[in-house]
Amino acid sequence: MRGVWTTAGVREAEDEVLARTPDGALMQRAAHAVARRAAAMLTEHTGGVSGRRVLLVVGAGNNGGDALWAGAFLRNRGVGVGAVLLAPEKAHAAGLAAFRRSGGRVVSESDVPQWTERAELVVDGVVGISARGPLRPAAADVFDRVTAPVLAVDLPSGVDPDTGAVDGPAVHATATVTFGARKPVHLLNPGRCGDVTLVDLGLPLGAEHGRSPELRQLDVADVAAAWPVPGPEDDKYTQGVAGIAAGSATYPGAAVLAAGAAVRATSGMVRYAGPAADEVRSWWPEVVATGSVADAGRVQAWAAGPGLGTGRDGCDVLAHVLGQGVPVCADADAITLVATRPEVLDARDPDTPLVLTPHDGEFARLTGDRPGADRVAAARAAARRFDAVVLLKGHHTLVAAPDGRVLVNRPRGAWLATAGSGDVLSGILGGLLAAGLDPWLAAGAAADVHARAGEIAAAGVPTSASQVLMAVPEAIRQVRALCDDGSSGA
Ligand SMILES: NC(=O)C1=CN([C@@H]2O[C@H](COP(=O)(O)OP(=O)(O)OC[C@H]3O[C@@H](n4cnc5c(N)ncnc54)[C@H](O)[C@@H]3O)[C@@H](O)[C@H]2O)[C@@H](O)CC1
Ligand SMILES: Nc1ncnc2c1ncn2[C@@H]1O[C@H](COP(=O)(O)OP(=O)(O)O)[C@@H](O)[C@H]1O
Ligand SMILES: [K+]
Repeated sequence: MRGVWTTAGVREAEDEVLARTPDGALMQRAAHAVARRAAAMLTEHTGGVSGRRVLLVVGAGNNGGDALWAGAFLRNRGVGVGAVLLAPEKAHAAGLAAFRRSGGRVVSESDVPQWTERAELVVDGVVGISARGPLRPAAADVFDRVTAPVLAVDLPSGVDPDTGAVDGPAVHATATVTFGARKPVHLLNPGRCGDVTLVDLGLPLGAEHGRSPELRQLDVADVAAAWPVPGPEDDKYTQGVAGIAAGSATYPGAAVLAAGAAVRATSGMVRYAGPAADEVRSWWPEVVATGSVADAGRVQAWAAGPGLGTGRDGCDVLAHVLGQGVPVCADADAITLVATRPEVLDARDPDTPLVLTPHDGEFARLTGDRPGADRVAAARAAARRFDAVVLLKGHHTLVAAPDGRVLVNRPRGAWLATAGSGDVLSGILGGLLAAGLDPWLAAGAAADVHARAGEIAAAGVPTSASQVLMAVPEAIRQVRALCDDGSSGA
């Protein structure tokens, strides 16, 4: 599992290291890595390094200092380097001196168009972890002219380091070199960061240093290790029976998708209870289907809500499953029911896990507000408020636990934005909860396999929820194979 720390945490850890490191040593290490990456990008895009032209865009702080030192290192490799100083009087003094010594040129305002046109690479050293808000006009004007690849120092300027939000002009980087630890922006807005390289600065981060990560991301090995695999002693019951309470006369499809996803994601047994029993049986003969949750038989977890309806009947079904003392994934109409009839939660045994899986609209119904720019904070607050794991859907699915832990899922394209794909996610999650996984991990693993299934089903062209569901076994196979290969970060 990869950890990601907030900028405040990184700064604190950096200060500890700075106090016992010679002046400038960390910056030069950081800058050296930027120069190495810049040289590799020049080679990739132009076939060489010496004689190429690089433009640095330099802000008022240490991020600009990194860029200036990197420029000096590039000069030593025969690169023509110019620097636009956005705040000349505040430019990092030692960096600027080194840059000038190396023969680097400070670019005057009138020369900016010529440099942006001729530069083969642009280094964004405007702001790093002290960034607030979008690019200011002077920096935005420079980047408006840039057509060359951009290498961001630490993070793309103008993008919020802790939320990944973009609220005005911001850099779109081809690649980013970051230092010490990944920051939330790298996970929450990877499209703006491009290819991210992490330079180890030996920062004291981690539980052993009293600094817990702000965000975590599951590695493929975590998903593979969590996914239930039957052992020699197992039978269909010991692996956990998943119950699906979904669908209505109007929406039988949601029941078919959710039940099918549970069947394909896990190997034990799936029960279905509701008005779509005939449809579910005809699609999935292995599902034990009944008309009502009251006579469904024992299950180890329920996935409830898709197509359930938001009237009295749906409410009774939700109250029933919440009262069974087993984990419940409440999705779609079940979320609306929790929002409109909060007393339904009274049926819940407070010790049994609840997972809520809202999209933004359902989140607004549930909490009164849409998630806003800081989705991590929003998901975390909702998890605390409902004492539930909250899986907030979107391009990056977030999974927040009531104790504050947040997982961010790695998106694999946007093909999952198709009707019914959420029903598939509910079914997968129901299966994992029934197998006894920790609900936070279950939600993260389900989101990972769901995203993989979406990518496999689409293979670059539009797909459908049914196809995503059919691709679930292939996604699980991919996870298990990647893990066996030792490609644990994929
Ligand atoms: N502290 C350390 O140990 C290290 C820091 N390093 C670099 O230092 C950076 C942090 O440096 P600083 O804390 O000096 O600050 P930054 O360089 O991130 O920002 C400089 C100043 O820019 C201004 N600013 C904020 N938002 C702005 C915006 N939207 N537009 C224009 N100006 C804005 C602020 O006044 C801020 O203080 C890191 O991101 C990294 O690049 C590296 O050299 C590695 C070591
Ligand atoms: N732009 C996107 N990129 C990646 N995944 C997306 C995107 N939009 C939606 N998804 C995913 O697709 C699923 C949609 O679920 P949901 O909104 O409940 O749809 P439905 O109710 O039609 O099943 C969620 O898992 C969500 O994370
Ligand atoms: K930057």
